[in-house]
Amino acid sequence: MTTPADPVTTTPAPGAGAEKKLRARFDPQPPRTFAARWAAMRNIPPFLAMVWRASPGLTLATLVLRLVRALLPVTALWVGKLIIDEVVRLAATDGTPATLVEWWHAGLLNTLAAYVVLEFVLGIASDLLGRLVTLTDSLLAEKLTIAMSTRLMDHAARLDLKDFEDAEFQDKLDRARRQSSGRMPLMGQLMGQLQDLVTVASFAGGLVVYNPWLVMLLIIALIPAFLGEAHFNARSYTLDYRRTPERREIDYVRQLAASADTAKEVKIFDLHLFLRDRYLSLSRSFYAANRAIARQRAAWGAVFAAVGTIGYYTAYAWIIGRTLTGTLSLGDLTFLSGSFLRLRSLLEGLLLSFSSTAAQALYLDDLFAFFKVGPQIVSPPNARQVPMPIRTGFTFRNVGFRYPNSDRWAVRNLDFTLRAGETLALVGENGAGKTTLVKLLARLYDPDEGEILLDGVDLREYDLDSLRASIGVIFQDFARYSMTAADNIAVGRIAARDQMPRIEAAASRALADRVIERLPNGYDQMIGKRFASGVELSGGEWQKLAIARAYMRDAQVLILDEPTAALDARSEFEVFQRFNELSEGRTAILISHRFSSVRMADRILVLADGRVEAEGTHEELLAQPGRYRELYELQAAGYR
Ligand SMILES: Nc1ncnc2c1ncn2[C@@H]1O[C@H](COP(=O)(O)OP(=O)(O)OP(=O)(O)O)[C@@H](O)[C@H]1O
Repeated sequence: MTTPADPVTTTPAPGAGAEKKLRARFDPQPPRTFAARWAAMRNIPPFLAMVWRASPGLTLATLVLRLVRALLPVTALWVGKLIIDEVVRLAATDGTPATLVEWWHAGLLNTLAAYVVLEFVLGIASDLLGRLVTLTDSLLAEKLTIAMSTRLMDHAARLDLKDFEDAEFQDKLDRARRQSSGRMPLMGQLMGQLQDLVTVASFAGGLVVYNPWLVMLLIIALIPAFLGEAHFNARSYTLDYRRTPERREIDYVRQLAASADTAKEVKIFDLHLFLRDRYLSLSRSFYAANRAIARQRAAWGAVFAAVGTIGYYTAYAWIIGRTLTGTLSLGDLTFLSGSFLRLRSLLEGLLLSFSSTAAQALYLDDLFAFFKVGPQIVSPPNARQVPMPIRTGFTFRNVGFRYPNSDRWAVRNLDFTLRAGETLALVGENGAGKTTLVKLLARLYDPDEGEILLDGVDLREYDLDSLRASIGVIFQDFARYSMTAADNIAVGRIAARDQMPRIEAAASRALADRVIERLPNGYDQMIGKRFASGVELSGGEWQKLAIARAYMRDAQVLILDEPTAALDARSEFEVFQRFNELSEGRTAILISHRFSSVRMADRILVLADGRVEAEGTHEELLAQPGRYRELYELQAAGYR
């Protein structure tokens, strides 16, 4: 079959709305209004629920410990007041003995001694509780990090490949990833706030008994500082949010400049200074923006702190006046001024930490927003299982697909059948759409136009897990896992990780056994240079391991998407010959630029500009003028 190879069109696809939807799912706008920023506090209850789920026991322990600890300061201060009043009373008593020993024997010191012992016990208890709180908090934080990270990994695994190729999604993922480990201070902060609130209530209760206005004065004096902090926190967040793409670029450039993967090219091309300059220019603009906010925050912070100090000294003057006029005792003076001082710093800390909590809650928005993004490629309800064996095969009917955020059709008007049991080779120049076709077949993407049928039924009606289990694909950009040789093969069917004979058989089919024989620790050898004792492989050796993954699977449909490019001519020939033998009776696709391999297939599709330009056997295609013959002759000429 031949179709005219007209240029790929740039007309908008009917699926263009999908892109808009995709953007809407990611909502790249930070919350703008003050109210919207505070609305982020709604994230606190689900966050606390996550803390609770991470470890109910530790959460309960830290809450109880903090509650007890919260009441200690006011108790200690009150006991201090009692001690002073008792000392003043004793000092003013007439006819007391001359020495302390006589005081003691006369029983005059009993009350005072009891107070002092109590104060001592309270001091020890506070210290002990403080340490216990630190311990439970740190254990809880670790449990929470583990719980959040696994949830993040689980969720990411459910999402579509399309999502991972979208820059905005990557920003969101980046922010979410940072949140999963970066929000630990929030937990301690929330618990601390709860504790401080109880302490504040206890101090305020004491003060209210003497004069309610004292507490009001304090609160009013602290409000400007609170609003100021809230404002600057929100500005920092907005800056951070808007700059996620740049921050990712900074991270990327920093990694490029100092990573094992790129070290070779950085040296050969002398990229160091280029990367360093790029890093510096990006981080300088960050620094300038952060400095502007930090300076304003410091200046306004000083003004607001002064307001708070004025409030404090006004109240202090009142207390001193009342003591001089005799309305308050010396013990009262100590208790009130102590309460006042503590209350001021507590309230100040609390209000500031409330505003920082609101800021952190904004960051949580990112985490929860990420969790809300759902996959679009899913199994339908009552999904069908893939037939065993597949009877007729896969039929592409007028299939068109564009990658997200791209105007170009990667494939369009794609019409062909992959018959059950045949080996089909795909050939075509770079960018012709070969890999895209395979991704559509494995439902890594759904077509924007047309449909793909499996045994006459739309692929979307099948159970996704059953479909993926039926297909074994090795892509040209297969992953290189820094794991053992055995695990690098076992990833093809991770459930069979413990079945060594199966791993060895897969290795031998892919010619990987010869690679593994030469490794110092054989199948247990750590591969890659990332970890100690790792051994690096050549490009072709890596490919043999990757191909073995396909044989681990025992899938009905086998697809090799050019993973042999780095193999030497003999290895590639052997690999494909084995592939041909092993795919006997199975449905298989192989993509290669080498005609010596391609010619082994039962049928060959020639792709150009995202559509099928010609199809036939090697001999049939050579017999007619066209791209296949042209490419074949170009390659053959190269060998003459
Ligand atoms: N993830 C992607 N996002 C956007 N566009 C893509 C993506 N992958 C491929 N494309 C585009 O889709 C078109 C088809 O690419 P595809 O990878 O299917 O080609 P191919 O025939 O496999 O090429 P090659 O021989 O170089 O492997 C190309 O124009 C490419 O630029």
